[in-house]
Amino acid sequence: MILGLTGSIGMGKSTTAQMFRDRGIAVWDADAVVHALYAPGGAAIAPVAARFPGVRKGDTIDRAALRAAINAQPDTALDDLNTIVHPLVAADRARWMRNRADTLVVWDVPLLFETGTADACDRIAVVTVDADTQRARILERGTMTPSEVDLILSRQMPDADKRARADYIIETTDMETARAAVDRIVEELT
Ligand SMILES: CC(C)(COP(=O)(O)OP(=O)(O)OC[C@H]1O[C@@H](n2cnc3c(N)ncnc32)[C@H](O)[C@@H]1O)[C@@H](O)C(=O)NCCC(=O)NCCS
Ligand SMILES: Nc1ncnc2c1ncn2[C@@H]1O[C@H](COP(=O)(O)OP(=O)(O)OP(=O)(O)O)[C@@H](O)[C@H]1O
Repeated sequence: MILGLTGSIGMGKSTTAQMFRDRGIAVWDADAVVHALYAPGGAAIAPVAARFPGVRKGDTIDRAALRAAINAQPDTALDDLNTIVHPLVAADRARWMRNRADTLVVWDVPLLFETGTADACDRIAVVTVDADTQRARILERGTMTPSEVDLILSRQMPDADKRARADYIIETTDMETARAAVDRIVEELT
C-alpha cells in the first residue's frame, strides 16, 4: 500500500511525515532527495549549474542563489529546473521501492498531483491549514521573500483542489489534531 502525502508549501508536510516515521512507517521524502541531488556528488549539480550560472558553490548548489535565479526569470526558470530535477527524483523513488516488503509506505511529495505521481498511489493524504497560518509559517522561516512565496504558490495546485482529491485530510492546526489523524490513517491502512 502506497500512501501519497502532500500539501502546499508550509502546510506541515514534513512535520506530519515525521509522525508516520514515529509509528514505524517507511517514508520516502522527495524534498530530501532534492537536497541530496544538490549536495557533494549529487547528480543535479552539473546540469543545474549549466542552466543557472553562478548557483554552484564548491561541490554544492547554493539554494539561496537558486531561489534568486528563479525569481529573476519567473516565466521559465522553474520549468527548466523541474525538467532537470524531476526525472532524477523519480529514479530515486523507483530505486527506493525495489524489493520493499512493507505493508504500508508513505511517499512525501510536495508536487504529488502536479507531477502525476498521485496516479501511482493507492491512497492520498493532504495536509492543510488556513492560508493566513500557512503564509505566516513560511515567512517565519525567513528563507523566502513574500514575492518568492507568491511565485511558488502560483506553481502549485490550490489547496482546495488538493483537498478535493484527497482520501484523507490532515489538519495541521496543532500537533495533537495532526497526530490523531495520522493514528487513524495508520490504523486503517495496516
Ligand atoms: C525552489 C528551491 C530552490 C527552493 O529551495 P528551499 O530550500 O527554499 O525550499 P525547499 O526545497 O525546502 O522547498 C519548499 C517547498 O517549496 C515548494 N516547491 C519546491 N520546488 C517547487 C517547484 N519546482 N514547484 C512548485 N513548488 C515547489 C514545495 O512545497 C516545497 O516543499 C528548491 O525547492 C528546488 O530546487 N526545487 C526544485 C525541485 C523540486 O521540484 N522540488 C520539489 C520536490 S520534487
Ligand atoms: N500539526 C502542526 N501543528 C502546529 N504547527 C505545525 C504543525 N505541523 C507543522 N507545523 C509548523 O508549520 C511549519 C511548517 O511545517 P513543515 O516544515 O512541516 O511544513 P512543510 O509543508 O513540510 O513545508 P515546505 O513545504 O515548505 O517544506 C513549521 O514551523 C512547523 O513547526
